[in-house]
Amino acid sequence: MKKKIIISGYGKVAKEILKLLKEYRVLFTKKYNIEFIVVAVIGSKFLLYQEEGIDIDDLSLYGLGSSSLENYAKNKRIKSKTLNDIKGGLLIESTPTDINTGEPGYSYIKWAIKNKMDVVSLSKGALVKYFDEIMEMKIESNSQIKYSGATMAALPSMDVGLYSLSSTKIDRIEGILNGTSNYILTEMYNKEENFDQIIKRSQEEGIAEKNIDYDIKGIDTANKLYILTKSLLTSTMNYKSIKIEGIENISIEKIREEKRKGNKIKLIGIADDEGIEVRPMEISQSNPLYYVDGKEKGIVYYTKDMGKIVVSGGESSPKGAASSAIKDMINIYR
Ligand SMILES: NC(=O)C1=CN([C@@H]2O[C@H](COP(=O)(O)OP(=O)(O)OC[C@H]3O[C@@H](n4cnc5c(N)ncnc54)[C@H](OP(=O)(O)O)[C@@H]3O)[C@@H](O)[C@H]2O)C=CC1
Ligand SMILES: N[C@@H](CC=O)C(=O)O
Repeated sequence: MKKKIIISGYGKVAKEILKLLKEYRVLFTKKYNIEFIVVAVIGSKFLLYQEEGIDIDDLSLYGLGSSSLENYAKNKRIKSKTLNDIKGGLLIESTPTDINTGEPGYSYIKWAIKNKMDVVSLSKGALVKYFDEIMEMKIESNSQIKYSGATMAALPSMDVGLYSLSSTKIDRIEGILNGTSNYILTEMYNKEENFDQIIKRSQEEGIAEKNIDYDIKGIDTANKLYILTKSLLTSTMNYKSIKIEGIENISIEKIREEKRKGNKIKLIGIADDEGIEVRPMEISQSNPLYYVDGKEKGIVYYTKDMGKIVVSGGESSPKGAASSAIKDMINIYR
């Protein structure tokens, strides 16, 4: 089965998606009988469209963003197209996250669903701002939408909650949901390194959000937990009621003091039917999240009938995020 893929946002994650699709092309055909053909990549200033499929090797010679799409197209004498030229397929939404407007992800997702396409979203803005509307739209259109990349990516949080815990009630979710802030806190704990130096490194490694405040001020944690809560819990809470505190005021002295007591400070998100809270917490060795370090993340589901389920690992990285998006694509069509 051939499946046309359209990607919005040609950045770090999108580039890894292309690489992985090429690397695993034969495996996916053999294992799932699915061949993904990337026919369009949409940038903010250029829309690259090739019905026969984009040459991934050639495109990888250029950098990231619209200018790379344009340079590739120039070389192949292709003109920029519009969304109206694209018919059918699956949209991978990987533009920057903006929770104030939900854009540009919201417009791309709406366009795809209206055109009866399926969607895999890595960006979180549209899901945070328009979750109910998007879910209604996809039912009307009979489209499928998956968003592992927006909910801890390489760490399987949605899949565990949605499939493995489908028969029980999830009473509470607790987790370390943001790799960048966990990396910062871990480096401060282990090396007593300066906050800004670690931030710089996480940006260079491509795991930080475009707006670093999202990582360090707890917003990315709140976003992921909100999307998980809307998907897995029965609460009807709204985003504005989330209490959010970040790690920007955590000092080396405070970390040292907790270390002496045998504790670690972690940025924890907690969700239950009462609401969501995000804040740095001192946790002891009896808490499974104590052992989640570096760029890794962890989630604990407290369920009514299956007890406590802990999932950890899946460190934040553009490649891990790319792989989680491809997993969603496979799980839609297998
Ligand atoms: N990096 C990571 O490890 C992870 C990221 N995510 C999420 O995935 C998304 C993408 O992340 P990442 O690849 O790191 O981000 P980048 O900033 O590297 O890439 C985003 C790209 O989107 C393009 N873009 C901006 N505005 C528009 C627009 N209006 N239309 C089309 N394209 C646009 C930009 O290029 P140009 O403007 O030149 O076209 C840019 O290159 C984010 O929402 C992030 O939250 C999720 C999990 C992990
Ligand atoms: N900035 C995020 C990346 C994915 O959502 C993180 O650090 O976990």
